Amino acid sequence: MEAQLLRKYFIMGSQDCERNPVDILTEAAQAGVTAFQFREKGPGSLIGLKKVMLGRQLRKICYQHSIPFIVNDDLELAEVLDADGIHVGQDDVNAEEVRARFPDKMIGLSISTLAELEQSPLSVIDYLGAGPIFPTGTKKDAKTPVGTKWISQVRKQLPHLPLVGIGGITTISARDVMEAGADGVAVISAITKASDIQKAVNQL
Ligand SMILES: Cc1ncc(COP(=O)(O)OP(=O)(O)O)c(N)n1
Ligand SMILES: Cc1nc(C(=O)O)sc1CCOP(=O)(O)O
Ligand SMILES: [Mg+2]
Repeated sequence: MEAQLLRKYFIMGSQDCERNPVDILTEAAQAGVTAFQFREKGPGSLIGLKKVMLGRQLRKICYQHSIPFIVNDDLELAEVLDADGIHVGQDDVNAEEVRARFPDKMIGLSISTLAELEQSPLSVIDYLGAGPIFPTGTKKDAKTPVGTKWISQVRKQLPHLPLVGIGGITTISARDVMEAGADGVAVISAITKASDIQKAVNQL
């Protein structure tokens, strides 16, 4: 995959939104986010048919704007929505199983420690999500923040694997994450909570 696609990676589910998620993604897409992850998860999130129906609407927006549509965790949903990719963490389905099921989809994997990095099947994945870089209020079970140093460490070990930082990244701190060697920043609240989404995406 092209690392440039990770540059402004927007993640969202309805639980993150104080207004219609369709409007939020439309504004973010128009403003220039480069990838989108549908992460319908945590308190207040939709399940079943409602989750699928929202996913269909969001998938369509990504299609219309030529933005890769990535599904978090849920392989069935990725199939149903014809997603471009899937993001899995250390406690999710093993990336090798994901690759066996989806030979052509983009696969992202979360890593927070050197041990995780060493044990990960890097040959089957397309990019790494490294974090949480900073404290985040969005994911209640987030690990201890690892700082931008983690980005520099991973980049040193893997100069060519596409790498995105995640966790507590703001329009101000995004620069530090990029300067540490990331190809992009993955954000939820920096966009969903922005009063002006176009401005926030431009600043990122
Ligand atoms: C780009 C990106 N990086 C990391 C994560 C976190 O994945 P995970 O650790 O599986 O946690 P959940 O998001 O599933 O709660 C991500 N989703 N995206
Ligand atoms: C979904 C997610 N994963 C994380 C990780 O560290 O793996 S942090 C996180 C939440 C990111 O939201 P915000 O940009 O609002 O901090
Ligand atoms: Mg996960």
